[in-house]
Amino acid sequence: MYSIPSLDLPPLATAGGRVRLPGSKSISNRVLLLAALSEGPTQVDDLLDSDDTRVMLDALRALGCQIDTTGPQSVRVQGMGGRLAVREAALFLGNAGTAMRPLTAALALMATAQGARFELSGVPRMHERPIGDLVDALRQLGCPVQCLHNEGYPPLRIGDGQVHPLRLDAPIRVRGDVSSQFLTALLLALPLVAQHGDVVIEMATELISKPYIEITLNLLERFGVRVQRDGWDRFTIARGSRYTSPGRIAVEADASSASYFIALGAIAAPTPGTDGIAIDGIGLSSIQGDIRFVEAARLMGADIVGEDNALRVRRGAWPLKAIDLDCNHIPDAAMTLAVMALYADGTTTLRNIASWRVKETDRIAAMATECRQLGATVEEGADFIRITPPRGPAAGPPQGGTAPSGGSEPHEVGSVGAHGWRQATIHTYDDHRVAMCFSLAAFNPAQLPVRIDDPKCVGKTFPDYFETLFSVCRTPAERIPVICIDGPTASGKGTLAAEVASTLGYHLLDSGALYRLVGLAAEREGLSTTEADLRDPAHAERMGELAARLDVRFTPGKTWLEGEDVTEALRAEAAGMAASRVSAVPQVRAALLDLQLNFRHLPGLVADGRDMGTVIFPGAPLKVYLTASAEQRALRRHKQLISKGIPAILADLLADLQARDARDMNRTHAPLKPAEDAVLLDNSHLDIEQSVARVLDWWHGKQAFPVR
Ligand SMILES: Nc1ncnc2c1ncn2[C@@H]1O[C@H](COP(=O)(O)OP(=O)(O)O)[C@@H](O)[C@H]1O
Ligand SMILES: Nc1ccn([C@@H]2O[C@H](COP(=O)(O)OP(=O)(O)O)[C@@H](O)[C@H]2O)c(=O)n1
Repeated sequence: MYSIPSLDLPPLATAGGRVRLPGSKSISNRVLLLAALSEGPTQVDDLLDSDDTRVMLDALRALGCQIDTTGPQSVRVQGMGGRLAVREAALFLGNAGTAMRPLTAALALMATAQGARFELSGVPRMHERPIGDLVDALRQLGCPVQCLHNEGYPPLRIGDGQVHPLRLDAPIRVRGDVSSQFLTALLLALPLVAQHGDVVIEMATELISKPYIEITLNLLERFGVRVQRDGWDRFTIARGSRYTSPGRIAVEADASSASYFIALGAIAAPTPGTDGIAIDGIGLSSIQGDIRFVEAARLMGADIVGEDNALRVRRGAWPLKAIDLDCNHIPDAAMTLAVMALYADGTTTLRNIASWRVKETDRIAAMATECRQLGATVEEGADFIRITPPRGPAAGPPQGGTAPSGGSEPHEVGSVGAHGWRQATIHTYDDHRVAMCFSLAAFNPAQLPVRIDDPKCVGKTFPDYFETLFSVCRTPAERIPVICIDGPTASGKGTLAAEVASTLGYHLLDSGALYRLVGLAAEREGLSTTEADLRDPAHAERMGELAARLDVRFTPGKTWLEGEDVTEALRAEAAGMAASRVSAVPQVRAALLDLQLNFRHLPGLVADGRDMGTVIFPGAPLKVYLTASAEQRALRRHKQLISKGIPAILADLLADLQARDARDMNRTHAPLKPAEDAVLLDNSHLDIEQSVARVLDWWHGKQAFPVR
């Protein structure tokens, strides 16, 4: 997950490959609650691992439910059979509506019937999301429910510690026009108290988002409770209903999450050698309403082949076709249509989406504002949004090939690219779907990069969204930004590069490690690395061959040579000296070229070494030549070694370092020197934080993202 302030997406060109999506949020949280309410244990597989499911798991555990983790996406829930194990608890439910609503109903009924008291709260936005209709329905039933701040909104106090009779004889009336989760909550909760007679729910108003009710009814059935439905007005839970565990249940991949990859397949030209986007874990037999996004995407031109548990998407009509659609049946996935509309041949209208206004944020306002940032013309109403793409029809598909003005090239702030698109900073309003939707704007025909603020908000439902997106998107290498940090030993390149990379969410290339690896591998094979031997052409040739067949693997924080962890061995001063000698051999440098170029992956790279800016990435948009006085560098290295418990003599370090500088600067091939367009940074009198801030300032100065 990208836990950084903002993530810059380079302009993307093509997409293709297979994705496996995380489990459905709606199913995951319903299944967890049902498993906890059931008799007997339930093994839940393919569970979504996200903020909202964590909130539900924490709440259930706080209520005394035993839940064991049995795998990366699996838990075993020990059902409590509808009996409360804890009579008083304060539960924090973040911004998870799928936890707040059903827990409110289930706990209200149990607290009233069994005598208990709970407090349910969430983040400030949760306290602005209405729950009054559900509270009214629970009060009709005789449950003491108190709104602690504002009437109709969380936080709530549920129950008063006393047992009260429940009034279950008359039909329970609930409104269905604000959120279908109120009905879901009652449907999940009422089987707990249907021992003595049928329990009937009647809709007081038209029900929205009906497909979510279908998920609820489907899952109730999996847990042994069949609800009789009369149209969408009346639901009857039969007397004697009781939850029983199905034993094992697998969660489908999330259909709303699938919408981004369906849209991706429809928008992006296929990467050569691929057949568009294949999505596993969800297909046309899904029980999730958002699977009907497939129909909407087809209307816009997507070519989708569906199987029971998989989808394949290719670009069909291009530009996409503008549509006018009632989206009541796909409230969440419909947001993705708003971004597809940016690539359409006319104006798209999405109707009947009033519920967007009370979701994680006011989604109509958010989508309208951010589409406008990109250059679209947008009209919004109480329950619709109308989007005209930047300067009318988006002419011409985004292709591979070279960007006219290159993603890594700065654009003027506020500049308008081809086709009226603007380089935008997208606000995400702590709303995962806004962040995911607008990532698709990176395919804009103007080939402008897109900045996504607070990308970690995707953690609500899809923590690895951007990693998954990057795994199937391609763009020409020159559009992937590289920041080069070259300089002499112990100037702080490695430290600076790592910090800058982690702030920007970029990959890291420690090119020195590759030369160190060659030195180490040579030593292990008994191949001499003395300067005298390396002058022998046959020996240099052998060293080049060794470098070409280097069996190396990088994992976070570790380097492996032929399967062995050599992280520590590589940092030894002797390894640095050997690296300095072998790195002067042209055959070695040539052998390591492709390996280094292959580090240039989405969304960007920070490369540290001696010749990053001069030889390996000559077109990089930012090159820093980092230096400090030899004395300062020797002191830093001394401190570094001593702190690791490695004995070191300052005078020897200074002499070695000067010898290394001289060799690196005077060798014939790729000598250490600043690139002509490098910026010099002497950090003799700067601490690490100041050096990092300086480089980030230079980097941001090269971008043309508007400050909002
Ligand atoms: N700007 C700085 N000020 C003080 N110490 C620094 C600075 N940059 C790096 N260091 C320290 O100097 C040592 C060498 O830094 P390192 O990043 O390993 O250098 P290089 O990769 O250039 O050889 C480390 O202990 C690091 O913490
Ligand atoms: N791009 C690079 C990186 C390192 N090197 C060589 O590899 C040696 C070790 O590099 P390093 O970056 O790990 O060394 P330190 O600066 O960390 O001491 C350097 O002294 C250079 O001789 C190189 O020639 N080209």
